Amino acid sequence: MILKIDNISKNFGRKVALKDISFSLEDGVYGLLGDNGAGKSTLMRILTTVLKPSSGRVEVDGNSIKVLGDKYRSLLGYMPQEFFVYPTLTARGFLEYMGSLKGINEKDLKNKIDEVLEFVNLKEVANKRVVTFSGGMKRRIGIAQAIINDPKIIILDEPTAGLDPQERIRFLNILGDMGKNRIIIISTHIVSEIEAISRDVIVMKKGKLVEKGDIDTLVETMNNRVWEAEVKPNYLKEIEKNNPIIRMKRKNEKIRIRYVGEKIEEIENKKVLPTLEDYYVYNNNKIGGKNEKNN
Ligand SMILES: Nc1ncnc2c1ncn2[C@@H]1O[C@H](COP(=O)(O)OP(=O)(O)OP(=O)(O)O)[C@@H](O)[C@H]1O
Repeated sequence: MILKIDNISKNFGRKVALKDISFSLEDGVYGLLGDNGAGKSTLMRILTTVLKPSSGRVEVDGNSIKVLGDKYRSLLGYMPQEFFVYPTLTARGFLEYMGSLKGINEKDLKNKIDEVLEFVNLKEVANKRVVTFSGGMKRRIGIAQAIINDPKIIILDEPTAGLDPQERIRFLNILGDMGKNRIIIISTHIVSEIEAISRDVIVMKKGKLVEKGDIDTLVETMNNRVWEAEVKPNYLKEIEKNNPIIRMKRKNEKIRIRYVGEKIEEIENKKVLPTLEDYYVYNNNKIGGKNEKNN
C-alpha cells in the first residue's frame, strides 16, 4: 500500500499550521518528530479525515481519500492524543462500541476484543469502567480501539505518553512486528523510541517538512560530530553558545556532557557514536535555531 501526501497545507485563520507537505509512505513504521506546534497532530488529523486540508490531497494507491470516504476510513486505526469515553462504559463495553462503529460483526467481535485486551495487557480489568483507569491504562485502551479492526494504516499520536518503561518496551516491540504489512505512523517526543522501531523518520518544524529519510543514513551524517567531555559547571554556558548539549550528568565537582557540533579544542574530548537524538538536536538547532535567528 502507498499513502501519498501531496502538497498539503492547512491554515487556521491566519495561522499556517502546515505548509506544502509532500511525501509518500510504503508499509513500515515511521516516526514523526517535531517540537511542540510543528504540525504533527494537524497532519495526523488530516490523514485520519478528522480535518480537511486547506489545499492539497492525500491518496491511497492512487485514489484520493476524499473520494474513497468510508472505504478509506475502514482501513484506518487512529489513536488521538485525547479521546472521549462515556463514563459508564467498561473497557470491554468501550471496545464493543468502537468495534461496532467500525463495522466488525458480532460473531468476530468478542474474540477480537479478547485479543486486543491481551495485547495491551488489560484483560484483567476488562469489566472495570474506563473512567477509573490510570493515564497509562487509558493510553492502552486507546491503542486497543485503534487496532481492533486490523487496520492497514495505523496513526498513533504520542501513544507512549503515560506508559511506564516496561509497558513502553512491550508496546514498541509489538508495533515493530505489526509494521511488516501495514503503514504505522507514530508521533512522539522521545527520539530513542523512534530509533528502536522505525526504519524511517519524518521530521517537521514550524509546519514544514524538514526531512524524511532512512534513520541510519541520517545518523551517519553525524559521524565525527558527537563528543563526550567532563567540564566544570561554569564552562557549560560557553559550550552551549555553539554546541547543543544532548545530555549531562554530575560527576563529583565536574559535569559529564554529551554535545554535538564541531569539536571544542580547549577541552579533552571523546568521540562517540551518533544516535538519532544527536542528529535531531543538531539539525533542529541549525534550522530555525540560534543560527536562523541571527540571520
Ligand atoms: N484548531 C486550531 N485552531 C487554531 N490553531 C491551531 C489549531 N490546531 C492547531 N493549531 C496550531 O497549529 C500549529 C500546529 O499544531 P499541532 O497541534 O499540529 O502541533 P504538534 O506538532 O502536534 O504539537 P504538539 O507536539 O504540542 O502536540 C500550532 O501552532 C497550533 O497552535
